[in-house]
Amino acid sequence: MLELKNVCKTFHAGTPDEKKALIDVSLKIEDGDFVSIIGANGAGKSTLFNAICGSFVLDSGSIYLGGKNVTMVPEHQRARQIGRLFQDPMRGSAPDMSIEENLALAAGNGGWLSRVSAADKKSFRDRLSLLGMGLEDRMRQPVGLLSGGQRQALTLLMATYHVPKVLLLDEHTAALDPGTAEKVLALTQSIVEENHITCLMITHNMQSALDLGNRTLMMDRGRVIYDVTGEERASLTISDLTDKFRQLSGRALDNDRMLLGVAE
Ligand SMILES: Nc1ncnc2c1ncn2[C@@H]1O[C@H](COP(=O)(O)OP(=O)(O)OP(=O)(O)O)[C@@H](O)[C@H]1O
Repeated sequence: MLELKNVCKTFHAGTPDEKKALIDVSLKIEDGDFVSIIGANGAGKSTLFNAICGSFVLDSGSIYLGGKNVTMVPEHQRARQIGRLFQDPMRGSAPDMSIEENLALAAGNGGWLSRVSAADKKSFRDRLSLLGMGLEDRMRQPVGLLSGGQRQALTLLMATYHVPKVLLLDEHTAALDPGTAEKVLALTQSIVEENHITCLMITHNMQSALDLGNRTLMMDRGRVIYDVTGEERASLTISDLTDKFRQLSGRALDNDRMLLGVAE
């Protein structure tokens, strides 16, 4: 479904600020894979997502989506096939538009309710009720009135309204309180599994990284240093992950939020 071949990206090349953000990254993500991604601060995790979305031109390497080489396809065209959620719940939906207008945007009706069929409206209501947040009874309210968790759940629904070729979750629960984060993660898991969505999720929560999905990648200094699936992954603990990091990178893990998560 998604393949990266020898992808390299250096920011500010040839200057004192030079930063090699992705170094020869090759990855093959199968259809229906749910991959969690962890790593040190500045490891290149968000840059990996930006590369997949086409936010910049690669220095070298290529990216295939659904078997098609999209390396030179501009970001706005790739966006139709890629769903993305960010840490900030305020991104991804339009605050001044109502819940149903936002869903009309996601459905491809340009946000125009006059273009939304009765069947689509019923589908909006049905999908909202699956979130278990009562949003199906607030469809005419502006999205700006929703809480962070409600807004992130709505954004998840919008990003998956038409099943994307790949769903990219960039620490999408990190700004939520622990209870809400758990709820949004559970929703994520059910939506991804029910729709058989190919998904990559960056998280600083090592337990979530192990609990969700079928594969975990660990990144450090622009490289994927550990890629684990199957029985080996099933038997891993958080402490195994921090040990692995030390062993493979030659230093201690420096992701403050990941370490805080361990201490909690
Ligand atoms: N547009 C950019 N211009 C210059 N440098 C950048 C740019 N984007 C990322 N970088 C640098 O590339 C490196 C990787 O950044 P990235 O945001 O991908 O890390 P990350 O793994 O997501 O980190 P974190 O967990 O801290 O969010 C960092 O050193 C960052 O400062």
